[in-house]
Amino acid sequence: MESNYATSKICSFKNATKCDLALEPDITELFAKSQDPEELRHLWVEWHRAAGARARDNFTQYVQLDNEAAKLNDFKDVAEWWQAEYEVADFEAQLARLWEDVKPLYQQLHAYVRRRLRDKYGDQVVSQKGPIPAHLLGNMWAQTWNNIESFTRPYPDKKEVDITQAMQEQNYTALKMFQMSDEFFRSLNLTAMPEKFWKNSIIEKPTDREIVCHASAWDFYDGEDFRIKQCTTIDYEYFQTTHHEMGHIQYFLQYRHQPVIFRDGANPGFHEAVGDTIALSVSSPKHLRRVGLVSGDAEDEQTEINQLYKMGIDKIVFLPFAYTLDLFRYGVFRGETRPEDYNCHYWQLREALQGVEPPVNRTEEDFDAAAKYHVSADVEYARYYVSFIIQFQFHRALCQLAGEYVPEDLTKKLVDCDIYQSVAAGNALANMLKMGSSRPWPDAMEALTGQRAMRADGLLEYFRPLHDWLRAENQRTGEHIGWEPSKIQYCTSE
Ligand SMILES: O=C(CCC(O)(O)[C@H](Cc1ccccc1)NC(=O)c1ccccc1)N[C@@H](Cc1c[nH]c2ccccc12)C(=O)O
Ligand SMILES: [Zn+2]
Repeated sequence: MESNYATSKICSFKNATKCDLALEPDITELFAKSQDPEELRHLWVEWHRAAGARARDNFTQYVQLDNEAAKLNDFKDVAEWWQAEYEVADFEAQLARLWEDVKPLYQQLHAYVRRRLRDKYGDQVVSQKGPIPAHLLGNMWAQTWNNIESFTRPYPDKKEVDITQAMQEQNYTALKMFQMSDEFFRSLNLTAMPEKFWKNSIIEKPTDREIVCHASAWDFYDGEDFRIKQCTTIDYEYFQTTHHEMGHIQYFLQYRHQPVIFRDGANPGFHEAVGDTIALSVSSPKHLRRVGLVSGDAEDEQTEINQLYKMGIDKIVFLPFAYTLDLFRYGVFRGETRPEDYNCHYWQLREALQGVEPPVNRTEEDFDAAAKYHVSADVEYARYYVSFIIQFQFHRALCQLAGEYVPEDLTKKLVDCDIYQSVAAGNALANMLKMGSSRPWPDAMEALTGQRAMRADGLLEYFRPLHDWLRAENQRTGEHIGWEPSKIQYCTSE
């Protein structure tokens, strides 16, 4: 399945004889740039056929085999095996509670984006009250909506902050992105990338062979060999991904003195949150100005709403996507979802939680879940849902330590925080990372944030001004909040 995903190719919409388009970089770039619903639909359908439908039989077999492995490890099924990593009895209940906390904010953002897409594509393509067609959101899985920011942001007349364009104009290279990330970590008094890292990593897509392009970070458990493999392209998304992967490497470096058994994240979400927490500082206007990716100051209310919107279509919209992916797979591993219901249940969850619908009717010939890397590669996904919650708890604690955030002080707001060069913040982060998985994760969380539980309060505090703005704006335009059932057919049986 992983090899099928990594080598799948589809034909171009504009040139039916050009059939060598790979997901990275070709389809990803087309999907990010195209504003032609027909081309986007073509790319969506062809990719879901090649990487999704084609994996259905292997996936069905993998479920049986992986559940057998789970039982041999004294678990009921793979769902229980995956959840054991979080060491709390009510993990799924906690995920559900976190979703209830964030859902109102998501529904406001969803309603606003649906209106802006309807303004652009018309109400024959985007309905007033229904789910949003998934192929119009700038990302193959609609997991982050950054690529539609340019024509949906709240205040379009405010100066456009196009990081991708600035990076390309300044001739950024993959190596420069890695060196900048390494320098950020060193500015916090964290550990520099060792010499083997620079020698052994693969940071650009090779031209002589096919590799798994999906980014990954590797610990060779010898205390000196650590590597990243990614097919970097010069754009904002890979700027984020580079910090994400470097966060994994920094965690490896910080716990390399632990016994091997403890050289892991406090829980899988912690490992995913390190790089993204740093990236929250890097993507702040203050830091982007510091490194020359954004010019001018323009610190006014409208610019701040645009900035929070840009962060929100990355971080808020990701949560229902991540939640759906593993709610679906928990049901599959438990046998609640049979193979003949795979695609129907997948889309029922995506419509119910994310308020999106497929661009065309689906049948059980399709298997759209496997069109996402982690499903084809047997990688658990709840870790990212946890990460997108706790990274705001980490960010708030680090910002306070850096003197960058003072509650109730309007000159020290969370959205403006950049912990760059704060040794106090870096030392606190290092002390948590050094524990690895040697302590229960509530102890690690408490060491850095004073809290012992996952809570949405950090995220909700960060986005509060955006939430207020969205409620007022949706009220002003009389937007329907939430979505009515989809008219697309994707459950052939019932
Ligand atoms: O999948 C990734 C990055 C890949 C990974 O670094 O998480 C990688 C996935 C993987 C796991 C197992 C085998 C092969 C790939 N995880 C690691 O490399 C990793 C390293 C150490 C410990 C655990 C995982 N990001 C997610 C979503 C995401 C979270 N933060 C982001 C920031 C920018 C862009 C995307 C994301 C995605 O693309 O859907
Ligand atoms: Zn990761």
